Amino acid sequence: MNTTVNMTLQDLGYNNYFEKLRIDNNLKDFEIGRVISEQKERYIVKSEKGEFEAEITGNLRFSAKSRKDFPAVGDWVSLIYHETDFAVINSILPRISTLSRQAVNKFGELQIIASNIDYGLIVQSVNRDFNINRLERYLTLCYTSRIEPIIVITKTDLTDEENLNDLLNKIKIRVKNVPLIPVSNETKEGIDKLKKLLYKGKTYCLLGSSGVGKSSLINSLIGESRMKTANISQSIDRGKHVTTRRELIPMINGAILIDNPGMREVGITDSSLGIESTFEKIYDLAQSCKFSDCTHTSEIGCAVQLAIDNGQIEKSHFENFLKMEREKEHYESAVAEKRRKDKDFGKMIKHYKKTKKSNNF
Ligand SMILES: Nc1nc2c(ncn2[C@@H]2O[C@H](COP(=O)(O)OP(=O)(O)OP(=O)(O)O)[C@@H](O)[C@H]2O)c(=O)[nH]1
Ligand SMILES: [Zn+2]
Repeated sequence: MNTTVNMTLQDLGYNNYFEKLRIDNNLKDFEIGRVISEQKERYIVKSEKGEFEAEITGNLRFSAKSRKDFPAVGDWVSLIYHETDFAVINSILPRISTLSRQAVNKFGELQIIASNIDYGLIVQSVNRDFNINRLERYLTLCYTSRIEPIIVITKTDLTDEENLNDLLNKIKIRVKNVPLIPVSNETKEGIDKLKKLLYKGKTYCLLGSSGVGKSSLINSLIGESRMKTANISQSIDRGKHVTTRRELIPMINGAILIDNPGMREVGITDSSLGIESTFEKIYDLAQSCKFSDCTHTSEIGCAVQLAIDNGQIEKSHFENFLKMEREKEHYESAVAEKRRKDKDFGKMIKHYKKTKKSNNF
């Protein structure tokens, strides 16, 4: 057990909502902790008593139907303490949001990368990485995951004011109702504005391609808690040292950041749903199309095409919408196919058992 950093559950993001879940799920007699890192089914859980290495109960493992039934970083779990530095995870509280991706080599099956995230900082830099289509993909991923997006544009020191305003306007035309914060990790310009969006007890994650400045941004945002983070003593894995890094990082204002390797690899190919929120304008317009099954490509009386023609929406916005819709359909049919196969397999097993019985093997 680690006593160097004493945090309350609230410091870790716990609130009345989760407390109610705990009571509703008959977990009053258990300790509660939050998973702060995961590596091959070994977890580090933090509770008011410190940090614990943890494993899941056999029961939890046997009842798990897929990857998503295993704990993920960010999960609130009920615990039984076994030794001073070891605990067993008894159950997972229902998640308020999940960031998932396609499980490796298992098309149609999801793997949860992190859970219970409130805000997603979508990071793009002013230079090479800047790409509005990609930005819309990350937005879609956030909406799908029930994570509230905040757009952060980094490296503003590498451009001039005119270019920056140009770029910000491009975003504003296509993206509505999402905070948009330009920052520089070099000059620290804009960082204070971003800090104002860090709320106590809320959990954040960073989304963005490699090299856009996510690590630098973390350094800009952990402030004084940086020392504390670095000082967390290594936990001891029943005799051997584990050097698992903590993936739940305290930031300034009492906000919490989840930054795990899996998240950094979240391909933007994974966003499948949530398109409605990102492309709300198109959905709204589509209500006025002459045909209810309008594909907005060549039909007469298409309100979407009309809006493109008169400049009300950008053609590139619409094209991105079509592309993401196609991906969504592709993904959904893969999931349906997997379900059908699983069902067939189930039937086969059932049939086999039945024949076995009737034949008295
Ligand atoms: N000029 C300038 N350079 C920056 C800024 N932010 C980050 N950089 C530089 O950009 C490079 C990449 O930054 P990182 O913070 O490592 O990027 P990252 O997104 O964490 O990258 P991954 O770890 O690969 O995901 C580094 O050389 C940083 O020094 C900025 O605001 N201005
Ligand atoms: Zn139409």
